[in-house]
Amino acid sequence: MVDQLSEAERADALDSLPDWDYNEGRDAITRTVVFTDFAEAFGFMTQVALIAERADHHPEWTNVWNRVEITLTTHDAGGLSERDVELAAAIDAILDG
Ligand SMILES: C[C@H](O)[C@H](O)[C@H]1CNC2=NC(N)=NC(=O)C2=N1
Repeated sequence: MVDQLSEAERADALDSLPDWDYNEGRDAITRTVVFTDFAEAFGFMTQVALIAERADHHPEWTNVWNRVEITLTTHDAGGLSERDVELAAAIDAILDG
């Protein structure tokens, strides 16, 4: 069982994830990425999907053509957990790659 981050832990996590916005209502983090076209967007989603499946931790996301809107929160913890921070860092690594 994974625990929800404390306020202090959350603050540290958000400092390490400058490209992500905090959604207080959901206790979640969000990021929107715009790609050149759908193929690039879907290729990114495929990479994330494989990482998410291996981690058994999955994003909530929408894709419209070249735009992907991602929300990370941990349903089992009722809010943001270390798993979300780890997945966000993995997503950032793909985008910075
Ligand atoms: C049964 C399965 O391991 C759980 O439902 C996993 C799957 N992926 C998950 N993803 C997210 N974001 N939160 C969860 O609590 C979660 N739980």
